[in-house]
Amino acid sequence: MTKLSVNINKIATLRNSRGGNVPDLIQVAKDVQRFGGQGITIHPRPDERHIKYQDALDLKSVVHTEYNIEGNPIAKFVDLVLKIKPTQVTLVPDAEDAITSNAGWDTIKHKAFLQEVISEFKANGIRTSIFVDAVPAMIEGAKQTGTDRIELYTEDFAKDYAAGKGDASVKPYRDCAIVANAIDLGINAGHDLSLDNIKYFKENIPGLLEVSIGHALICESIYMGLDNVVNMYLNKLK
Ligand SMILES: CC(=O)[C@@H](O)[C@H](O)COP(=O)(O)O
Ligand SMILES: NCC(=O)COP(=O)(O)O
Repeated sequence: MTKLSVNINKIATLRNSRGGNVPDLIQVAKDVQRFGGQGITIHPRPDERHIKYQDALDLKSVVHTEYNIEGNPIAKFVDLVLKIKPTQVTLVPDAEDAITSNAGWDTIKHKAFLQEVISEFKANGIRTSIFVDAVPAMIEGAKQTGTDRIELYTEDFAKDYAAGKGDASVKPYRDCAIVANAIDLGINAGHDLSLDNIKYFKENIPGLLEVSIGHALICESIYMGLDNVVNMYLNKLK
């Protein structure tokens, strides 16, 4: 089974655009779970342009499914995650000024650093995942860091699938999933997944445990409603 974790960054972006509390991020997190969402993902960035550090703390008591916090493990982020102790932390090597995540870890170059932060999170009972490109050497490198899972960075898949490339769009990801399964690394995936591409991705990735989806899911909900859209994803992930 593949779990759906809904990334609510975009709800915070909309709220922040007016400075008040509409839409109410906490209520949306409650509603996503009531509608069947199996997790909540947030990706607080150092400039707090969408999720604020206080949001991350406030969500702790309302997320009764899986709470996944993503981000670059700078000191401020590590402190926040250790304070909250979510279900999972996903480490993403994004620059402070990145518009959105745009690369996976070089798990070979940053092995020692990743080993250090991952061991601290795991010692605190937090499952770890690291964001990686679909490159087999990076999956093997991830195993050496001690992480529980990887998150496959799916932007290239989404672009290639939309361009009609069919099997070529998913093949690098399937190859990496086969490697990950063989070395007992759990597999998550995310970035630019949508109602258009999720079923094809899921069907082609053996052992896909979880997807985190935000941008497309919130955009689709403008037309079709959040409850409806969450359930459309759940059907496609069965
Ligand atoms: C790691 C990943 O792909 C997502 O967390 C994405 O980075 C969402 O972040 P933004 O909402 O800031 O684009
Ligand atoms: N980890 C990926 C994520 O949380 C959502 O990415 P996107 O759907 O907003 O591209």
